[in-house]
Amino acid sequence: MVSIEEAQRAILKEISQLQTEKVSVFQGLNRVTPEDHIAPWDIPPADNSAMDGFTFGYAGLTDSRLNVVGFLPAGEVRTAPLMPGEAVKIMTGAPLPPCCDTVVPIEDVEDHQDWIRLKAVKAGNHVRLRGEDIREGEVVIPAGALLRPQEIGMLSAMGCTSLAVYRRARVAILSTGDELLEPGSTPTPGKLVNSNSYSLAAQVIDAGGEPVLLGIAADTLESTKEKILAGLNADFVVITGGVSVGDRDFVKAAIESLGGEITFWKVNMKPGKPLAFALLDGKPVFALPGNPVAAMVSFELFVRPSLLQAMGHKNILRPVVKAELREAAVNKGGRPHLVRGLVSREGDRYLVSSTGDQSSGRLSSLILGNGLIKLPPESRFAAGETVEVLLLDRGFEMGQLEATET
Ligand SMILES: Nc1nc2c(c(=O)[nH]1)N[C@H]1C(S)=C(S)[C@@H](COP(=O)(O)OP(=O)(O)OC[C@H]3O[C@@H](n4cnc5c(N)ncnc54)[C@H](O)[C@@H]3O)O[C@H]1N2
Ligand code: MOO
Repeated sequence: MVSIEEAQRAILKEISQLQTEKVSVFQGLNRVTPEDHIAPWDIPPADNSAMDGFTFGYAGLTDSRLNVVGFLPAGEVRTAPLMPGEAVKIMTGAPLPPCCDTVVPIEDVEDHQDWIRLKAVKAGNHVRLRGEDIREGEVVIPAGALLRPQEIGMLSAMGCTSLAVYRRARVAILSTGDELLEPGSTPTPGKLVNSNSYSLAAQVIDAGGEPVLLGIAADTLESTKEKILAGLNADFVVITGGVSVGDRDFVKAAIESLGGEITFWKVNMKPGKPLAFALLDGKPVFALPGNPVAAMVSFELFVRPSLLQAMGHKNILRPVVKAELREAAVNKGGRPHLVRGLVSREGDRYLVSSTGDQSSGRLSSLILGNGLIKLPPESRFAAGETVEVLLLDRGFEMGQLEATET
């Protein structure tokens, strides 16, 4: 049985980057670019006013009175130079006329329409210099960068309308089991509704991939093989259920009889132990356990980092923080236990409590939580002791506007 880290290493070693595709700048959001993006021009392109006010050459000031000889809104240019004693009314963003180097905001002058008196002035003030944001020729967004809204804005400012990004990973998802019905049906005795296909598809979308739902394979070798074959059009295959030691667990046999090579089976963890990873036709195949929590937790640990790596991301693992236990915790078992926990923050301390019953069939234990507490084998912690927690989302660190007293 391999450890979580050994399994992660063995899998990630096999995951190569997908090809790239050209998309509009907008569709690049949350994706990774394989290219350096170099500024084609200075930004801003010229010295310009940072305020609505009046501009002039500071060196030509002899007294606080200046004649206003023009008006310059943003979008227009004045090429005629100013003489000493002259000013131009200028709006924010307009380029400074020749011989001007200083702006005084409207609030700091007495305005007599065709002349002004300066109430306060400082040489060079309120001017944004050419190239102070970005210099022509500079690598502004390096290859491998994740494109956030600010990168989208900068690329647009650099005149870019389309760019190369790594392709989204297409992930075929297969549920297995004669007991499964698709959502929309009411369970009859012995049956239950397939939820794993949808939680896993949502995890794929959340990671930036594209799920391809293959439906449900019946508990036969033939049906399982047929469905897996259909999934090989995708970049990854994720199967759930049928990977344990039951008489009707056909997933491993199906992969092998299709010529796949199982790299490992079983990871030393709870939940998620009976997980297998294989390569079939060069495609990574993840056989995740069927229990709904085990399926989602093993996706988090093994599939999500793989998809991110394939899509060009450098940072592929969720953050791990140290948190104080709100109550005592114990792992009597011999495997590391990833306990679903609810993390909160008080000042600079993280606090965590278990979400209760940890049965891996209990999807509500994930709904109640936002992290996985890592309890080593045969360990015991008192309330207040520190444990490591893998954060599944950081929504708990966001805030609300405090209510006002009425
Ligand atoms: N003798 C042993 N039995 C089991 C072991 C073991 O080591 N020895 N491991 C247990 C563990 S841990 C897990 S996890 C499960 C995994 O088994 P499978 O991957 O073969 O999963 P199934 O038996 O097909 O299903 C388990 C459970 O999950 C429900 N399920 C399955 N698919 C779905 C789905 N798409 N949506 C919702 N629920 C699903 C299924 O009905 C079962 O209740 O094996 C243990 N047994
Ligand atoms: O994967 Mo099983 O659900 O470890 O409990």
